[in-house]
Amino acid sequence: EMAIQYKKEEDFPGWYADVLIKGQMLDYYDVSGCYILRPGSYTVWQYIQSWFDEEIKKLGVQDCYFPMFVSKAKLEKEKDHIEGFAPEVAWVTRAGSSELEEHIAIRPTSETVMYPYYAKWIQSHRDLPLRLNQWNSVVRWEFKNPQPFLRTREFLWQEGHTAFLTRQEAADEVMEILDLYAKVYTDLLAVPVIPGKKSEKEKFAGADYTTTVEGFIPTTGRGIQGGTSHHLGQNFSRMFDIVVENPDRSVTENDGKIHVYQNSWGLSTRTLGVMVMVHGDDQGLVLPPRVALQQVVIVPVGLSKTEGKNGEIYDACSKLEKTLIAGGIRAKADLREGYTPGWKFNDWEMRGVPLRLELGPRDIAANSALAVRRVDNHKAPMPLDGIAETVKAYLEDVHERMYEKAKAKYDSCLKTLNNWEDVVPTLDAKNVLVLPWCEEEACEDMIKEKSASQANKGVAEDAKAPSAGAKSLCIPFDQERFGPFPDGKDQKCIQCGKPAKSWTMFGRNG
Ligand SMILES: O=C(C[C@H]1NCCC[C@H]1O)Cn1cnc2c(c1=O)CCCC2
Ligand SMILES: [Mg+2]
Repeated sequence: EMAIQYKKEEDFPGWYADVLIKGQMLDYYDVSGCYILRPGSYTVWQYIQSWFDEEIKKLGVQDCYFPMFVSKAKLEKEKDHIEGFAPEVAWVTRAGSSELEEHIAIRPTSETVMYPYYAKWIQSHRDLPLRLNQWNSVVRWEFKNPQPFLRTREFLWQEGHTAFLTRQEAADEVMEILDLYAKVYTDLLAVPVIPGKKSEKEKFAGADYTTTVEGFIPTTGRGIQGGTSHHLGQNFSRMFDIVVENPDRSVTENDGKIHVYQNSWGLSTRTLGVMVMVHGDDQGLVLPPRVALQQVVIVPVGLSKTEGKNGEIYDACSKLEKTLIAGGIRAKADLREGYTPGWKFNDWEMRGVPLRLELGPRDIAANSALAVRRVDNHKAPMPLDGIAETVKAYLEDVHERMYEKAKAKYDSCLKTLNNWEDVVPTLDAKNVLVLPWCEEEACEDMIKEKSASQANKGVAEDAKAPSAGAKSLCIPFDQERFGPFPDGKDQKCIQCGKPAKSWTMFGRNG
């Protein structure tokens, strides 16, 4: 079948899988939870990688590579950090026909791999800051049903691990990195995100605090964690004994030693899933121009049936392709024989190419091409004179339109509430809640529990939605956007009635 067989709003999982396969983003693999990244998706990851890597290098971060294997002893170094996750760790137990004496874990993340070497390499405060990043893949043997890009047993990511002399330097870097994550989404993927802080309950257990960029999937009304930047305080430096002499020799506390202050930060191929889910439509992928493998496809039209009569049109298409490529545009003329223009339109629409230029005898005579915009199917003639510059500006406009469209949708689904009656209906209407919250975990738990039970009110036992409860997504840094608490006075926590500490986003989680 050539067309997308599912409607996005009717069968989202079916639509998502169909769009990824027919958009040639990935293919299935016989090991459950693993997928093949085809050029259409892998090149998006490469654009993210090259942009982000250039930015962190400006900050002084250096790339490196540690082994993917972790000894049992090393992995289990800090019980509490790992025990919650132990079921997800994959192990190598045999090589060929011989059983391994010591079972070896495959990294699920690299703290326990890297930090013993931080302890070894950091001797003096002059060795600080140490700021290393890895581009690699990690393995987490999750048992919840896999989802391409969003929950896979192996995924590509970058993991940054930095160490500083002072907490302030670390705190500053946490936010610098989070800002880069936000830009990956807004500037490369045209996806709006909200930066904020995770609650104590939702943060990474090994961190002092976790910051996040929260995305939103309108079709499900669910939030999605886009990337996290953690301040680890001295939690890991105490565990791994990463200490330096206090440069201030007069300080005797902690016998003049300082455990370094650390951060870790990660962004994964989950970015690709969010991009597809936010922008895709019932014709298939809609790719943001800045990361699209093909930005423009040129399709010859008005061809004569008899072979050999179309040389002039094909030549014009090839010439246009060369002109655009010379102008720095990723363009391709689709001169494949034996496929109708309509077939080609559909194929490139499924693959999400941002701009199609149709070129036929009438266009050539008018020295123009018909420009068809993928995001909204807008059509208009585009003069061939100066076309490379025209297309460049046009693609920038496409990016802005895609971002603004997604941002308007996200904003329209952020509902500021301060009375309980509206909570479940608003969640059921596929929105994210912005609630006044006292920041006590007990209330966070009650909000999740009550919103789950009421969402299942009157629902048959076997049909109850297990995850219908609203969990806290983040405490947005920008509190002002949600306005002063509604009645001007101190707003009450929606759950306990005590004074609220912040507006907090609560939602069902993707
Ligand atoms: O990975 C992190 C923390 C940190 N790791 C480095 C990148 C940033 C940040 O994600 C949290 N975490 C999540 N998931 C797992 C682990 C884990 O530590 C360890 C065991 C397997 C599953
Ligand atoms: Mg996990």
